[in-house]
Amino acid sequence: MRYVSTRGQAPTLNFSQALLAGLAEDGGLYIPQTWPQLSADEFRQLRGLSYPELAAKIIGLFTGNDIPQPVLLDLCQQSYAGFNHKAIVPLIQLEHNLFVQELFHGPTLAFKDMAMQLLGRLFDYVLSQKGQRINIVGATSGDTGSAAIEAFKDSKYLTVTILHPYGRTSEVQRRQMTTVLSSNINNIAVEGSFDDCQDLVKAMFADASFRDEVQLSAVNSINWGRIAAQVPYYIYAALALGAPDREVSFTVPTGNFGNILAAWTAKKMGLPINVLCVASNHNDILTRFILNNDMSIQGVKPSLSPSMDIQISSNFERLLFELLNRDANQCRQIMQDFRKNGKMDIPDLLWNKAKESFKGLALSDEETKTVIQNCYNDSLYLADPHTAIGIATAQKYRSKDVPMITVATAHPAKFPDALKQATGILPPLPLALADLYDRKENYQILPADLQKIENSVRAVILKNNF
Ligand SMILES: Cc1ncc(COP(=O)(O)O)c(C=O)c1O
Ligand SMILES: N[C@@H](CCOP(=O)(O)O)C(=O)O
Repeated sequence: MRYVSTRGQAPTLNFSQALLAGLAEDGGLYIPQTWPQLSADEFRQLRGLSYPELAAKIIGLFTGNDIPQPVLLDLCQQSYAGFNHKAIVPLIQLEHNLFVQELFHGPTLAFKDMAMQLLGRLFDYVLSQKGQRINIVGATSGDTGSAAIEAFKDSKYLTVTILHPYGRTSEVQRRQMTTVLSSNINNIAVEGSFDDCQDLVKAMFADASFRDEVQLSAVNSINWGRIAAQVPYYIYAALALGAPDREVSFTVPTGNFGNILAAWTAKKMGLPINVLCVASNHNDILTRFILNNDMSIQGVKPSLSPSMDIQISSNFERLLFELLNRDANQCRQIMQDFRKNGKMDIPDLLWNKAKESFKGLALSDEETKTVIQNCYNDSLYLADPHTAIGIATAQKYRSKDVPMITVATAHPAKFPDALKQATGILPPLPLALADLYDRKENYQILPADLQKIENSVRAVILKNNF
C-alpha cells in the first residue's frame, strides 16, 4: 500500500513512512493511492471476530506488508485490553432502528483512544525497528491531547508537545493532559482557539529547517494512521446490524472531519452505508457546506461541546481530493485560496456529489441541553454534549428501514457542567480518574507565536537528551 499527498508535490510513501511523516512535505495530507476493497463475502467472513481481531484485519489492509500481520494483531490486542467494557465498542439501542455505539471506554474516555492506543504502539514498533527518534507536536480542542499523552507517555523514542486553547477545554479535559508529569510530555496552553493551535502545528511542518531539525511528526487526524485505526469500529457496528446484507447509516459528531472520514473510508471499501450525517454545534462550517455550499470561516465561538469548536476541518481536504477525482493541482489551489480568502469555492457539481453521501445538522447550546435532558428522560441515557448533538441529528435523518448508528464520542463525565445544567446529574469519573482534581498540574501559557512554541519543543527535546 502506497500513500500520495492531496497536494501532489510530496514523495509517495509506504505506511510506516506516512505514519512518521504525519503531514506531507507540501502541506497536503497523505491518502491511500487506491482504496482497499472488500466483497460482500469478505465482509461476511469478518462476522464473529473479536474487535481486536477485526481491527487487525482491516488496519492490515492499510499497513500492507509494512507491519507483519501477527505483530499488528498483537498490538491491537494490547491496545484494547485495557478498555473498561468487555465489548470494547458496545452498541446501545435507544429507539427502533436508532443505536449508539460507545467509543469512550478507553483510558481517557473519548473515541480518540480507539486510534491513539494503537498509534502509541505502532510508533514505538516502527521507531524501534528503524532505530530512530522523533518529536510529535499536536493540537487539541480537548480529547486528542489527553489520548496522545496517555498513549505516548514514557516512550523512549519520542517526545510529545500538545497545544490546547487556553481556557477553552473542560477542566476534566485539561487536567487529563496537564497532570501527566512524564518528562517526554510538554503541555502548552495557547492564547487562541483550536484553529490557532492547528495552524501552529501546520506552520511547524511548513518550517522545513525546524521540521528536519526536530524530526517532527503528528498524531492529529492529519496522520493517516489515525484514520486507518478509526475505520474498524464502523465495520464492526455495521456487521452487528446485518451488513453487508443490509444498509446502515451513521451519524458522527464532527469537528476536524477525521472520524466521519473514517466512516466514509469504510464506504469506499464497499461497506453498504446509506447516509453519513455530520453533527455540529454552532461552529457549523461543515453543515453550512452540506446544506448550502457555504464553506466560509466565521471564527470559532466557544460552546458546550468544546471538542467540536473548530472551523478549519483538516480532513475535508481528503474528501475534496476525492471529489476532484484526485486532481492534486486543483486541490492545492482550492486549499490555498481557502486560507487566503476565508472561503472555499466548491463547484456545484462537486457539492452535489458530496450531498449524495453526507447530510448535516447544527445545534445551539440550548438545543444540546434539551437533547441531553430528553435522552435521559426518555431512555435513561446520559449523553455527553457531543453525542447528544449526534443523537438529535440521527433522529432527524433516520429512515424507517435503515438502522442509524450515532457514534458516542465522549463519556459524559468529561463535561460535568453541561450534564449538571441539562439533567441536574453529575456523572462520576471512573475509578482510575477519581483523584484527577487532586493531581498536580504542569503546563505553560504561551501566545500563538511560532518561535516561542518551537523553542518550547526544543526545550523538551533537550530535557530528554534526544
Ligand atoms: C468528543 C468529541 N466528539 C467529536 C469530535 C469531532 O471529531 P472529528 O474531529 O474527528 O470530526 C471530537 C474531536 O475530534 C471529540 O473529541
Ligand atoms: N476534537 C479534537 C480536535 C483534533 O482532532 P483530531 O482528530 O484531528 O486529532 C480534540 O479533541 O482534540
